[in-house]
Amino acid sequence: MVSVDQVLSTLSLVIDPDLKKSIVSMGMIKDIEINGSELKFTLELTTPACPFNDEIEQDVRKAIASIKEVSKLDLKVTAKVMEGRSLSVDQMLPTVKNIIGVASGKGGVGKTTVSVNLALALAKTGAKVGLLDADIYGPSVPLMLGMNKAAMEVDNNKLQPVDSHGIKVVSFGFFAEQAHQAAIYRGPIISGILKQFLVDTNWSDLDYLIVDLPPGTGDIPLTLAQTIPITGIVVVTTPQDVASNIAVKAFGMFQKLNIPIMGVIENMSYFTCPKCTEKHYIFGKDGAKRMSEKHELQFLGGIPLNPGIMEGSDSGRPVLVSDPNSTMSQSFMAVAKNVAARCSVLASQLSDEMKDAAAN
Ligand SMILES: Nc1ncnc2c1ncn2[C@@H]1O[C@H](COP(=O)(O)OP(=O)(O)OP(=O)(O)O)[C@@H](O)[C@H]1O
Repeated sequence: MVSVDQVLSTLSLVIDPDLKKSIVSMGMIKDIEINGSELKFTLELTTPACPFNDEIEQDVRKAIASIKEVSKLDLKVTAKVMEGRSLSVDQMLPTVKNIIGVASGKGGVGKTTVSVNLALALAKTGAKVGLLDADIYGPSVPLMLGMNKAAMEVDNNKLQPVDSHGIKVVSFGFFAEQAHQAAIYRGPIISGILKQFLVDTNWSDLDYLIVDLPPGTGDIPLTLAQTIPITGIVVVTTPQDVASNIAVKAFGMFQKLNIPIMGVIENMSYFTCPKCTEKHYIFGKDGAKRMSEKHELQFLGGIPLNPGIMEGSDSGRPVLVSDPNSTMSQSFMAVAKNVAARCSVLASQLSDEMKDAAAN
């Protein structure tokens, strides 16, 4: 009969392609049961959005198939999102495993469109997701999610996020009166509002909190970076070199603050002609990819240009809701999986650092 040790040593040869670590050392193998030649266990992945889910499962099945004493495998695959921020030291938001800021160098590159669809895509994989619209000067999340009439309630001195398509949303746009005056608010007031949205909201348990930041490097990104430990920042850009160069400045600030740059998302990468189905690189090809390589950042994927996305955004039906099987939605799903994978890598590094600190 096969032993637990034999199972674990066979499975320890399976390496997570992202984390570059053995799935056994990452604690992904749980609840092993052996009954004669029948083997049962759970493979617990680091995120339901892992782009390598299938590959890891296949590798596990192959490894077990090499054990001649096992005639039948009952494999359950689950996922538990890892903590990409040190919850043990963060008393302010201890139920949110990962906070991801979405930044851009300049306005109008599609940062909010990406934030909304990234949040929806992560939720679609089964993760618990929140979306904080931190663009206090021009909150457009309510419009994009068709929540213009939504209002946030306060319960036990905590703001209650509003549910939309399975994600929990907080936006300054829900305070219609104040939102009109936002343009006249100055640094300290704006920082105070953001802190309240982060900390005085009843987010409950979240795997990922996406924070849609205003463009540039003003008070809000700075407040986010300085208020609370965050997992990292993703930078949205368009293929034009000019936009990419501005993006470089944006992430330079985060790097100075020791905030990891998780990678770069290119929006409006190309347009597919509906008649000839050929891809047209209207703003140039691979601008963001080249920028990522130059600055040793991860390229998290490209989103095509599609006039339908504008109509969907204006009518409150994001593409992931209105047309979940479209190429557009698939590209958002692919980007979301890469973002989740980066979170797992950062979480694994954090866990190593904490272990090292505890050992010293
Ligand atoms: N891939 C795309 N294809 C077509 N239109 C897009 C795409 N991405 C965004 N848009 C449109 O571009 C406009 C700007 O997008 P969005 O508001 O997301 O940008 P932003 O960077 O958040 O802007 P701001 O700096 O004003 O906050 C919107 O009308 C949106 O619908």
